Amino acid sequence: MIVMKFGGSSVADAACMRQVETLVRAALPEAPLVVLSAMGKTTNALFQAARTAESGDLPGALEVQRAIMTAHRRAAEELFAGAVPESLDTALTEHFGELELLLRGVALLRELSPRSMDAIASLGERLSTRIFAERLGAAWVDARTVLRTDGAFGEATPDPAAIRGLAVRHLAPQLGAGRAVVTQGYIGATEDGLTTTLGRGGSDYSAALFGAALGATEVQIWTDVEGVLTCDPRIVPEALPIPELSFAEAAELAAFGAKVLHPATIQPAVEARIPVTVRHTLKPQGRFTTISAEVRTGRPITALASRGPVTVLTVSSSRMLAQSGFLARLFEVFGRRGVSVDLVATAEVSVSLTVEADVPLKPLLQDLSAFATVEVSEDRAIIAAVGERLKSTPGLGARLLSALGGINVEMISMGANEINLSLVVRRDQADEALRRLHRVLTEAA
Ligand SMILES: Nc1ncnc2c1ncn2[C@@H]1O[C@H](COP(=O)(O)OP(=O)(O)O)[C@@H](O)[C@H]1O
Ligand SMILES: N[C@@H](CC(=O)OP(=O)(O)O)C(=O)O
Repeated sequence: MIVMKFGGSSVADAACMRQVETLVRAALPEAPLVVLSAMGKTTNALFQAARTAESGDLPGALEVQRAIMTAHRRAAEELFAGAVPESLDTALTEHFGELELLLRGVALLRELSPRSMDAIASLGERLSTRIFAERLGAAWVDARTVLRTDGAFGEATPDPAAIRGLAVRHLAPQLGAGRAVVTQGYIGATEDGLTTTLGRGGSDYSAALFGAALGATEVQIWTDVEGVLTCDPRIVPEALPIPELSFAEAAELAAFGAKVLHPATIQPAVEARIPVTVRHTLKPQGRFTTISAEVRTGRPITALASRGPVTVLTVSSSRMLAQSGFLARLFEVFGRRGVSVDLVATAEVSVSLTVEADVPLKPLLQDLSAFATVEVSEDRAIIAAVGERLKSTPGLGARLLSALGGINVEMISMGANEINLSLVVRRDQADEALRRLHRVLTEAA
């Protein structure tokens, strides 16, 4: 069997869904499990409705709910030429009613817990899959019966062993050559049946988890670009599709901001040795990327990605602590405060490191002040150059740095796996830095 995941842009309206239908029908011999995201920007709209309700503005929240309803009803009407089957009509009405109840509850209490937010957010995927499954005449499976997670609402952690068991029970019997099964990305449930989500963009992750649980021969991520490109095309329009990526390269790119893949996607696929392909829904015959364990070396720099804003902390030992003692105390503070560190560069008496911009700094700085002085630089961005051949290409670092010319590089770090060279620059210079580095990427053979 294969997994075919279609992102929000691929199911944005009736015309898009027709194209998805064509692709799925063509793949029926491969026994596809179709994993869908919410239509277009529905998840954003659901978040907006929930936050509006939380502020006490129920009419405002219900207005957003009506806009969501209209978009889904219109798509259904168009797909069924005005004759929406009664079963679908009933399902949609039930879902809209559930959304309204949830929003009324939030508005009444003026309280929006992550748990309520997940219940509300789950409606996007539940609606899109209802419409599509009906159109395809395929089985519809509620992902919450299979995708078991912990109770960390908003960013739940899946339980692969439980998912395997549940997939064998609820999904496998329905899968087979000649028919498709439709389910949702992004959503799951706890053992007690409470709805959870895997975090924004989490449908890719769902697809990989289902693929691993069912032993898929391929996980296909269908989106609006011809695969993973050498850089974010919104920043570097001349970015090129990458035919082949290693699992390690893909994981680095996703972690460092390449939005096309959810960072966690690769993990279940790596463990199960399942190739992941990234393809363009509107150009199925076009180019695409295959991500697999096998590395066929291409350019020295495979791709660039950037992530920001981040904050750089330069921590200097205020006492004559032995360096080993200093590092131990330093990381103990980050561990205790639950702050994860992305990049680290060490000198004899100081360490520079980056943390997410939204990390509360006050408690951290207070703890560090016991044995160190800290300089804080906010509004920075990490730029990552990723490639399996980085380490074996002499002079590449020098070429990258000289291409940056007047852009000040405040930190440099080579990842331990030696396939990621990361630089920190001011955030307002990050896009220009990417454009200049991309020239080096295309020139370097
Ligand atoms: N390196 C990259 N390669 C391809 N796309 C990228 C890259 N970096 C960022 N993107 C952006 O990711 C988008 C696809 O991801 P996303 O919007 O989440 O799609 P979907 O709705 O299909 O899940 C592309 O339209 C592109 O703008
Ligand atoms: N709908 C969810 C999950 C997701 O993965 O969406 P997309 O495939 O459109 O990035 C979100 O918007 O976060």
